[in-house]
Amino acid sequence: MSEWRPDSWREKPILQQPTYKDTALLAEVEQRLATYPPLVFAEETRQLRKQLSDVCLGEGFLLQGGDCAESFDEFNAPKIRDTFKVLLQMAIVLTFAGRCPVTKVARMAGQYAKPRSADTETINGVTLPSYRGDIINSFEFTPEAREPDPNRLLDAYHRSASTLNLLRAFAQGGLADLQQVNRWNMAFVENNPLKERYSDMATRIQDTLDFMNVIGINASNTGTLHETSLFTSHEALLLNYEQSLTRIDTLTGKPYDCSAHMVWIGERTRQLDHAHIEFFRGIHNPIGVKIGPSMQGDELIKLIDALNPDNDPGRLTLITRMGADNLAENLPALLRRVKSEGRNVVWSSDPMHGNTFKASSGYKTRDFEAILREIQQFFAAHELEGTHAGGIHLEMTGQHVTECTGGAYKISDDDLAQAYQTQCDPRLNADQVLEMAFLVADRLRTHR
Ligand SMILES: O=C[C@H](O)[C@H](O)COP(=O)(O)O
Ligand SMILES: C=C(OP(=O)(O)O)C(=O)O
Repeated sequence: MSEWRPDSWREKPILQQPTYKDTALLAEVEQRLATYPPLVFAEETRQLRKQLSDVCLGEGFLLQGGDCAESFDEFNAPKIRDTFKVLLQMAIVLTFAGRCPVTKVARMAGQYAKPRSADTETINGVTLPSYRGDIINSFEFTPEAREPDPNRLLDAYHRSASTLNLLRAFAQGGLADLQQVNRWNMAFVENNPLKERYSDMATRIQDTLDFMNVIGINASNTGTLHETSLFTSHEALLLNYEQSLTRIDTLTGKPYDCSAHMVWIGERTRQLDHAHIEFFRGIHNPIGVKIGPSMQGDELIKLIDALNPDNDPGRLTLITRMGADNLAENLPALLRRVKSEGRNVVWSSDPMHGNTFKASSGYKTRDFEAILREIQQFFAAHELEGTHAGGIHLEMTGQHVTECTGGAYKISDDDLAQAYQTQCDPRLNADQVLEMAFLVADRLRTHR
């Protein structure tokens, strides 16, 4: 195999990249980024890798979630806070039910680049380049807005840095207090139309926290009740950005992509001989790769070996996104093959990307029931094959949007227009995602 360098990916074919008009400016921006401070510290990514290694061995669960695409316009503290809160609310429920630690990884602080099915979009007879995420171009439908702009790489870096700063403050500064988090869950349950279904678990968590408090275990003397750890992640689609943020770790002398703790390769860019695999094989972060319904056993083993040649547990997470109607047919054979060949991977379920459709109202949406069905089938397949259903990966927000149909509030096709705010794919809203956590928790309890 040829020697890896941070820029060796440039010698390989690459898909889903923008075409910049001003290549001199692009080169200047890349050079500038390469001099900026890293966004994360390599040691933190090793802590995540250790936690994922526990997940791989069946001793933990990965909760990964956040925006489909973060937005420059919607860049504000309440939005960051609300997604953070909901992730914590989900984590406490999953931890309690699964009786195992939950590793929280946000799709935040860098989730700015989007692969698209089509290069162009046509509205009222006008055809323009597709929107590819705010790190590349702007959502607005004008020729100027849709032109890829290298300066956006710098904007994305600065916004990621501010987001990460606030997340760290929330995680360490008291917002993650477990009593507080469960009080939010009690309020969610109290107001939910399916209150009867969810209140038992929230009450039992509250009783446990109250009992611990009575015997003297509380936030004032136990750090873990007061603070949390939250890692960041995004799809590392723009390899020039990722290369510019790759640093040699002073402690180990190894290269790390310091744009996030974890990065993943999307379903559209995971070709074995292409640039993304080349870049990812050399960085030492924990990494993910999306696995769609067309994946076959031989190809999967080659992919695993290219990305995790040392077979380290915790290095590689396979994020399956098969679609609720395909999973039962496709996943079990892959689980069997990977298990029989002794490859160590974390299996996580993305129940969003295989279940997208266009509603009669014209909106791109996903139905709560299909999302839940894919997760249920994911657990069932793992139970059948004796492997560990290691996590879930959700496109979600802490806001009260109406982008996915269904759930306890029965969002219908006609309701989608009320608060359809996503710039790309439909996300579960705050109520839907908490409901999902309670339902997954039931499954996790029986899985354990
Ligand atoms: O989030 C994933 C992809 O970027 C998204 O599903 C692509 O959407 P499109 O099919 O509308 O291009
Ligand atoms: C693009 C994404 O997913 P996929 O690669 O699975 O389509 C995503 O998770 O944002």
